[in-house]
Amino acid sequence: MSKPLISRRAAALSGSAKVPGDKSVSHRALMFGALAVGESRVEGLLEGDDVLRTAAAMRALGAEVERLDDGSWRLYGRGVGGLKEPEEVLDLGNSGTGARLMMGLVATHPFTTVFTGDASLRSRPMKRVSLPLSQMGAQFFGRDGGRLPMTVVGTGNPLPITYELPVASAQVKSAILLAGLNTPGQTTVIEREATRDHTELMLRNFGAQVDVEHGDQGQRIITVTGFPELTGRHVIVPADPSSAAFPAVAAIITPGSDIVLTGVGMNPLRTGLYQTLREMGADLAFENQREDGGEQVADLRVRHSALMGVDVPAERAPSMIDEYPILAVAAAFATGTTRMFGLSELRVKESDRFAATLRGLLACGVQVEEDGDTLIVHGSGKPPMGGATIAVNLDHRIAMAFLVLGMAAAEAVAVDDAEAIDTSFPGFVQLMNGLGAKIATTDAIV
Ligand SMILES: O=C(O)C1=C[C@@H](OP(=O)(O)O)[C@@H](O)[C@H](O)C1
Ligand SMILES: C=C(OP(=O)(O)O)C(=O)O
Repeated sequence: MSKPLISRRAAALSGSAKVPGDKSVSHRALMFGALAVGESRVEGLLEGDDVLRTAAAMRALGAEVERLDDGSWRLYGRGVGGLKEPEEVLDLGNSGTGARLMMGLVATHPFTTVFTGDASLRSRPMKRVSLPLSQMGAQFFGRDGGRLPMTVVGTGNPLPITYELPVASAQVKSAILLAGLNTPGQTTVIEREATRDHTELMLRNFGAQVDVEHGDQGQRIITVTGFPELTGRHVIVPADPSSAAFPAVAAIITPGSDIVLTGVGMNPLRTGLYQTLREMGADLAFENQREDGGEQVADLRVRHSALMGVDVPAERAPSMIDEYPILAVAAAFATGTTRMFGLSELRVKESDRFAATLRGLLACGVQVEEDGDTLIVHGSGKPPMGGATIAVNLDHRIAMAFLVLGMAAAEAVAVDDAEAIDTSFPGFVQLMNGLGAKIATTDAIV
């Protein structure tokens, strides 16, 4: 059963809200807790479908994982190298992060794991992880040259590798580093462009040796030393900056708005969208900046603002890779042209986000162009027409981006199936409506 939603023009947004916990940090907290000796506690875990599937998978791999009455999560891990063969197929749902990081985890355990996922995940490329992990000794048997369902036969005699990432991907980096935990010696990943470093930060916090050096061309050279003793930790998950992006842009484009989003993670490798919005002229303030559980956080005050088109350089893409659909929506309300360079990775997300963003904006009356991996949005300075129904194709970020567009477009915007929003942002509709949005269920096709 699909779940269509419609977003009608809203009046000024106001109030304060906390978006759910960071998805990247939540996956890692569960995985590292499952590898650590002793008890880990996780506060603020994202209870979205992607992360709940990681929790179930950690149980299937032998860890004790439990939600306590106060909403925190408690884990008792198995120790590095101590995971057990799962008796059932691991179904990671819609989650690329879950699937790819877990392939790294099991690659250096001497047992067999079968992975699957929903239609979106089954279409996504896995060779980017199976290739380096095969070099470490694991075997991969996937459909159609490397897609799920996929069987991973882990190795009991792993070899450490040094691997230069061919694409900027924190998932690939993390998969290799996690495989390196149960591998003798030193496993090294070299990245030309820095990607989110939650794995490095949190692994260190759990007791692993993770060294980061910089190469002469600015590369990051990350080395993990095998067989660390990881011990249980208390993790506080910050609010997800990728989720905060939706109410933030909603406030920027909706006249008269003034909202605060509390406790948002401000890891500098995640904040490219906010830098870009500021360059466009958005009134954004980072208030009450502090450190919470090892990650930087701030309260984000966002007011309605007139935006100007800008160029967004390719180098910035890793720090805002999930935010391009919502940035493109902001650009549709700007005056002038916004050019977003280096978006090839958008084509292999939950859906082809490059195509979905382009098609959706065109359907809403926005002038938009494609030039190779560059997406070009021409803003007229006036609200776009809207008045379209957007096909979500199991992509939460496409659903949320176009519902935000509907809040300030001339006519309402609908999405054909909003179910996928629960993968990363459970409670999205309630939170947005609490700030003043008018998002409702509908049968109507706009
Ligand atoms: O490591 C992570 O937690 C993530 C990395 C990114 O994917 P890539 O590694 O494919 O760029 C991002 O798109 C995803 O939402 C989460
Ligand atoms: C790309 C995303 O997630 P994943 O790769 O984990 O499915 C996302 O959340 O936008």
